[in-house]
Amino acid sequence: MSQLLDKIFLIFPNYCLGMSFSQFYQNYEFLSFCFSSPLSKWVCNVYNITYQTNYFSMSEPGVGRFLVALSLQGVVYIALLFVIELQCVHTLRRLLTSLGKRRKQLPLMEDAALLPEDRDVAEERKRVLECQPIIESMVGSPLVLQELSKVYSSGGNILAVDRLSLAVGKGECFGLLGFNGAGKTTTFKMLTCDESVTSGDAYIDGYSILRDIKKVQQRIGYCPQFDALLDHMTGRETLSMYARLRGIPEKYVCGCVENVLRSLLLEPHADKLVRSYSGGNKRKLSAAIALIGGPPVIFLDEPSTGMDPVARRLLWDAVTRTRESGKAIIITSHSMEECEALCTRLAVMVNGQFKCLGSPQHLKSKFGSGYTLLAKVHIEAELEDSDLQLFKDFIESTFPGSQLKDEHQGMVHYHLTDKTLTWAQVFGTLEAAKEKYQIEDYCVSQISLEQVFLSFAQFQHCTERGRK
Ligand SMILES: Nc1ncnc2c1ncn2[C@@H]1O[C@H](COP(=O)(O)OP(=O)(O)OP(=O)(O)O)[C@@H](O)[C@H]1O
Repeated sequence: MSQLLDKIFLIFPNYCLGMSFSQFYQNYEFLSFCFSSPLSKWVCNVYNITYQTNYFSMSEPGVGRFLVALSLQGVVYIALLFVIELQCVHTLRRLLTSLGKRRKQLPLMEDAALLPEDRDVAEERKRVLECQPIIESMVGSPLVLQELSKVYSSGGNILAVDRLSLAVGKGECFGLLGFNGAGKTTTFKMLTCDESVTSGDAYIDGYSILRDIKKVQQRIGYCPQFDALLDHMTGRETLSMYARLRGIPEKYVCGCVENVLRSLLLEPHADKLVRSYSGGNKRKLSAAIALIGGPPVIFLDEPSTGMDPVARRLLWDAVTRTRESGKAIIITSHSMEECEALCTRLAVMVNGQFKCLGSPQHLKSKFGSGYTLLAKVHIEAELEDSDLQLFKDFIESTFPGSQLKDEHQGMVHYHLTDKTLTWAQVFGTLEAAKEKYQIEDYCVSQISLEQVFLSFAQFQHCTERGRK
């Protein structure tokens, strides 16, 4: 048994090293003893004590076989290190699994392809499919997605991202809006090479996320949805480390870190351990990591979640400055206010597909025609219903097609759908009716981005089953 284990353990470097020292010393002691006197030589013969005059002999207690094993291990383990570092196994596994899965996944994507597509989304797709990503990156679009798709196979096939095509230019902040589970984080994970791609490709600064993973990772800043920070480092140490990883020359690291700390109001916490940070401060640090060193493409996954209003505005300023310096930024957020403040273009994602795409103003004009009217009518306690009913009849007859969205304690919320109405007509009518219907206060505004977003809610529920 011990002889068998001795052979098996030869694959462990620490065993070989330990045994080499032990056997070498043992052999030295036996040699010294057996050659010390005729009596000791006789004892060695009687008790069959084996020793080797050549310390490096392959037989026991020579250390030759351990040295040979150690040399072989050196070659094998270095080869293994290269295989791991170059992600050969990952690539091989991806190739094998994609071959196996493709047959199952294609029908799922073909079914989804039957749905009609928004004109702006179709135009973007056409533009992207006709372009050469490498040339496109030189002329000003550091991020190009070409028919990027992801199907999760665990727990049944789920089409999480469905053939996204998009080009994001330098100095552009692109917003990915979507309901929970729409596929935003999966898109980010594929673009940062954290998740495998089922089909399609994406290019960052002209490098493919499938073939040039290392080059892609050198060119991106990523603020993940859940903070991935090292608890035992301070904020300043963390930022210095990322600054060095991004290749900032040593003499500029300190200044660069100070700037980011100051811009996000993290200075008072800079020398505290990350594990003692509050949730909001951890978020600030994650966003700071993504922004430091100004990589050409920056991904921010719900960066302002948990931040107080002051911190949120500081983050917006930092993101805007970074965008204006010519970087491409992709952001996801559930705050419409944030999207309006930051995004030059945005898309609403439903079940892995873009349902609309364009600037915030374009989307509001396209999907939110008409006006929002909020009015507060003074009502007497006993005449509550009749007072309000008179006002509602007036609105519905004056602005045909108006839709009552909400009604509460004399407060009414209408969507005036008539596209031909002008601001002057709406204000004129309400001013004239103010006294007659005892309107205490009213507000007329353009349709908000939130209302545009909500108008896609029906698609999310209709097609949820179709994803599986
Ligand atoms: N590892 C996984 N295995 C299987 N399915 C997954 C996995 N990760 C995500 N999904 C599924 O993929 C779909 C998209 O998920 P994703 O996390 O990308 O959505 P999201 O838009 O980022 O949502 P949220 O706004 O809640 O962050 C969901 O249906 C989700 O259940």
